[in-house]
Amino acid sequence: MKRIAVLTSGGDAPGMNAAIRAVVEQGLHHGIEVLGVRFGYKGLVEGDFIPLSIADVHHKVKRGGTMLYTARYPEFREEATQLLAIEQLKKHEIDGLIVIGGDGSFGGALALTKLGFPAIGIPGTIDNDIPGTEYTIGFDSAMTVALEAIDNISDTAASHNRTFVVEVMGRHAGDIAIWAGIAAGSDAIIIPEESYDIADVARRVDAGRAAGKDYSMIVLAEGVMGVEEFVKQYSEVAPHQSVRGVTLSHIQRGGNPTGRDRVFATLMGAKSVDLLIHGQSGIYVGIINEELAVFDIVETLEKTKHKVREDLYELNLELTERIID
Ligand SMILES: Nc1ncnc2c1ncn2[C@@H]1O[C@H](COP(=O)(O)OP(=O)(O)O)[C@@H](O)[C@H]1O
Ligand SMILES: O=P(O)(O)OC[C@H]1O[C@](O)(COP(=O)(O)O)[C@@H](O)[C@@H]1O
Ligand SMILES: [Mg+2]
Repeated sequence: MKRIAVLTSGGDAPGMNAAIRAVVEQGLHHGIEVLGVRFGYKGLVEGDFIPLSIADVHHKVKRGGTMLYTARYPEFREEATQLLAIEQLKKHEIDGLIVIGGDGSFGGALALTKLGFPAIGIPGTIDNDIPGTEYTIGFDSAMTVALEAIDNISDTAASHNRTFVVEVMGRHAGDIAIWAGIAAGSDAIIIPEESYDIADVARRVDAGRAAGKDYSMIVLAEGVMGVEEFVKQYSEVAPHQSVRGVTLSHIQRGGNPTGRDRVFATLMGAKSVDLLIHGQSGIYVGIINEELAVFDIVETLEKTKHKVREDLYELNLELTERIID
């Protein structure tokens, strides 16, 4: 193996740069040249490749975003486009490709694998929605930003004795909502994976107030509905509450990655190079019980679904139910 390439695709996630740095340093350590593909699969198809040196990557480890840029490029779902990408990879004499991205990007890695090109995935998405792995790069940073924002909002919420509904990201996944919600001591967490009764949410909030709370916090995952619509529906069942809605939006994707995101990104970046060197591909790396784990792309993506931490969700219900008793 002489030359490999790395790309980032889909939504950027804090910690992607730490993974890129580990890929480059581990590659160079083993005498392998590493090319960066700019703008994800779009750059792959267009041949937008740059050589990466230690000088390029070493100081990026602490930065959010992705130094390779990223793209959403729906055309990559088509086989004809995927074949163009393989042509580019062959033209540049690249022996293996590392894809850092989310569930969609892994669909691209799966397609390349099925077409016979060696690809390895590294989970990089704030949504934490990749099957198999318990952890994706960027989730911890985004969850921490969301939590800090909710904490800030709670200061003004308490001053006015208000109810706030805070909408957090997670396209189809409730992970950010559950983690930030439970960490903030929220009254209710509304996620796409679990059904809810809006009148029951209002009842819990009222019971919390009756028990002495001076503000109320509802954390809403974007996959359920937008915050404006939720506040509209909620205000109909709780007209006596003073309610405000906030959408945190892309602020959650920015900022320096947490230490946890950088450490796991570094572990997974180095491991993906080791796997390519050992002739392995069609797989992705991940984390289970704080340890590195490896998954078969085809098997895992086609047969497994991402699961949210139901235990945390249930625990929050239990904690807020106790107030009512
Ligand atoms: N089923 C698929 N087959 C091939 N490529 C895909 C597939 N789904 C997504 N992609 C590629 O991955 C990119 C990123 O996917 P997206 O879902 O937007 O973000 P993420 O990878 O972060 O979940 C898409 O724009 C497209 O280029
Ligand atoms: O930045 P965009 O294109 O508006 O996309 C927003 C979406 O991207 C995310 O921030 C990250 O999702 P992906 O990792 O799947 O790209 C989602 O939480 C959100 O729904
Ligand atoms: Mg995704």
